[in-house]
Amino acid sequence: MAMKVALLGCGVVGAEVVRLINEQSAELGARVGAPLEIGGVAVRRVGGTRGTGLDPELFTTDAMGLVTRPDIDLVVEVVGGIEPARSLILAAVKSGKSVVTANKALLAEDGATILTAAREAGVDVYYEAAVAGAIPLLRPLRDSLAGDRVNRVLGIVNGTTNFILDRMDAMGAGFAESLEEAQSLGYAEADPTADVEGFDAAAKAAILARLAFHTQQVTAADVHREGITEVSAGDIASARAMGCVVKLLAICQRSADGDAVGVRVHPVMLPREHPLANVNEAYNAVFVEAESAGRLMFYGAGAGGTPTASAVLGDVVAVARNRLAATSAGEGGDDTGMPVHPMGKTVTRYHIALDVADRPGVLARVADVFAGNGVSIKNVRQEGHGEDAQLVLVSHQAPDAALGATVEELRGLDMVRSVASVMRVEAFADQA
Ligand SMILES: NC(=O)c1ccc[n+]([C@@H]2O[C@H](COP(=O)([O-])OP(=O)(O)OC[C@H]3O[C@@H](n4cnc5c(N)ncnc54)[C@H](O)[C@@H]3O)[C@@H](O)[C@H]2O)c1
Ligand SMILES: N[C@@H](CCO)C(=O)O
Ligand code: NA
Repeated sequence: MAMKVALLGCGVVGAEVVRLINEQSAELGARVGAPLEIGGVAVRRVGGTRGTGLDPELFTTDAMGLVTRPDIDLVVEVVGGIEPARSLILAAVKSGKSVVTANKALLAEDGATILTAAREAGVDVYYEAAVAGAIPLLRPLRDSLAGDRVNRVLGIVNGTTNFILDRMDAMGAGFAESLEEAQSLGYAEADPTADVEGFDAAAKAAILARLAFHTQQVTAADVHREGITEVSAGDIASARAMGCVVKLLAICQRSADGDAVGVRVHPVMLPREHPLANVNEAYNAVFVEAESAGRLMFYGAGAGGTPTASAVLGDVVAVARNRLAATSAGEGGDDTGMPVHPMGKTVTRYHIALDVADRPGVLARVADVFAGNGVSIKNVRQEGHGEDAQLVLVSHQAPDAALGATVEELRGLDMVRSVASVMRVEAFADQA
């Protein structure tokens, strides 16, 4: 008996899913153990076959009718957004179908509801394509690392922002022109705010935190988020002077007492010897630090129709196999309830460049402000002199709230003409 797949959405990713199923149908059938067949495609408007070569009769605007049709075994959701995707996935699950989705926004906002419904119905919801596109990452975190204790996940999970920062660093390009280039190459969202303000990366960070730390308590709204719109050529130059590169990272980190997870997205200065510093253009990479496995890195294409469809099809084969074996992953049943650690208490490290008046006592006064906030200075250097002097300080690790308060107090000093650059610095976990 064939496994019948219902496809919801036939856009960039959906059209590639159809093409790959058509092209590889014999191999996919052999891998699943039963032929894989497209039973229907839900679209917004019928008419034509969108170049898929499918029978026009397979297209319908009745997505709800399609997902609940008795002959459908698996549903692939590549519509995106919260509604109607959520209602369609829940209806599919409640009628006993397994689901594959690429929908990071939905999984980040309401993953717990969806996974609970899937467990109750004894079906699967797989979503490898939702984070870092083609890169096998979520199932390795969920399955291969199930025997380990993850301490930290650092990821470049948005291709558009990585492309922009890389262009600014490598070619001295400006922000606006780099964004335009990313848009013309098709990496950016239609409204690039989701990329450059970090919303896309924050959704992915929430999903990563849930899987890596076995907690259903993290949603996109819990993620501390700063985008890259404030990153200046001065920041990039400051990073370069320190042997660093600026990257937008999604960071999920176990708190010092081990009882909570901090989840954040913001630009960081990263030493050029860190493997993530060499992830250029629109590539994605996720660096995992686990107790027994040590350091792992997952690298590849994070976006694009064909790479994303590869991840979708991998999930289709996996859920189809489970279905034939009358089993399911039961994901999310391991909820430890681990809460999100507030950003202010998260331990970070700052790089601060101050335009100052070059006269006796300035450094002492600046050092006083650090000391008064309980922040220790790792190193300090002066660039230029006279009216053009700049003090560049790097702190030791401290609670983020104390570092933020230090910057605010420095801003108020009359010998500080301006705060030229403030950015958090990340390194390997054991390099405080
Ligand atoms: N494109 C990528 O590189 C990429 C990478 C990773 C994940 N994703 C995710 O994959 C999903 C799809 O992305 P995409 O790039 O293919 O988007 P897209 O906009 O190209 O395709 C979505 C399609 O769904 C259709 N649609 C909208 N509402 C519908 C409805 N109610 N019923 C049926 N069809 C409907 C739209 O007309 C459109 O053709 C999103 O969740 C996205 O976040 C995309
Ligand atoms: N706009 C996203 C697409 C993939 O999720 C990016 O730039 O990574
Ligand atoms: Na992936």
